[in-house]
Amino acid sequence: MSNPILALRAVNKSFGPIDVLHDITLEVKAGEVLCLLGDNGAGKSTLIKIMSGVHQPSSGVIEIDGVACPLPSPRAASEQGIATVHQFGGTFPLMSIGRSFFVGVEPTKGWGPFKVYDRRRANAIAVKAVQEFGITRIDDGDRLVGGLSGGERQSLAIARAVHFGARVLILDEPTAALGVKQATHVLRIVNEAKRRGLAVVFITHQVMHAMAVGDHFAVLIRGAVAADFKKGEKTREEITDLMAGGASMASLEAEIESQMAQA
Ligand SMILES: Nc1ncnc2c1ncn2[C@@H]1O[C@H](COP(=O)(O)OP(=O)(O)OP(=O)(O)O)[C@@H](O)[C@H]1O
Repeated sequence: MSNPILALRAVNKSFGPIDVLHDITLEVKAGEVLCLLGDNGAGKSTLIKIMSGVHQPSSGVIEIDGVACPLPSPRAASEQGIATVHQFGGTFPLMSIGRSFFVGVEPTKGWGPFKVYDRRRANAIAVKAVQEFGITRIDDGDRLVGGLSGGERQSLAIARAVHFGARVLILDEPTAALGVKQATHVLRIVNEAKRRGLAVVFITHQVMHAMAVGDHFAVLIRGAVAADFKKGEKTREEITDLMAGGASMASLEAEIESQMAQA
């Protein structure tokens, strides 16, 4: 078995008197998708921010490749190959696909003061990277990012992270705002990233999406890991119940149905 690329050991986080995360221990390996499930306010965003260097744990250890490795800034996380993709892809609507792919690291041509942004090269590399992820509809790097669908934007952001050497991909609710077809595209890309050996942390509150790609699941309730299990160990109903904090959603549904029948 491979060792985890990224691990959290007994991580706690408080903001002043407010304890948000309690004793979180989690790990994610190369070629594995860890799904982090939790309802609103469970602490998912705070956990992502710790893994991406935005927040520091109040106590506990972050390990990379088995070695304690504090992440004092987002830059430090990025240098360790940790890339975070947010819900809307974090791309720039008024930029072209090529430009947004290379923002900050634009390829240039020419020499010294005569260096100019190499649009053609940027476009070709960006389009190739996205197409290799199976999004063949993107074939023109001059198109504006704002004209892409939500799923395509996510795909572009993921392809970009992988192109620039990410080893750990943190996906923050990548399918939350998408329709079924678009979400399927994004889930395919998550599978492709996994096939390429990335460690993926997939944050969601959509159980079906998690079950489609997850190898390993952690359910967060009020800042603590309430359950930690592997693919196939729990049914969809069990996971939904866990996320609802143990209240049986199935019996709640039955109750609502009978009330509606009486009305
Ligand atoms: N900077 C902060 N100061 C104080 N409390 C905070 C801070 N950030 C988050 N919290 C609290 O921590 C708890 C968890 O918040 P967090 O945003 O991590 O949850 P979440 O699971 O991402 O929720 P959602 O799905 O709604 O985004 C909430 O009760 C929130 O109010």
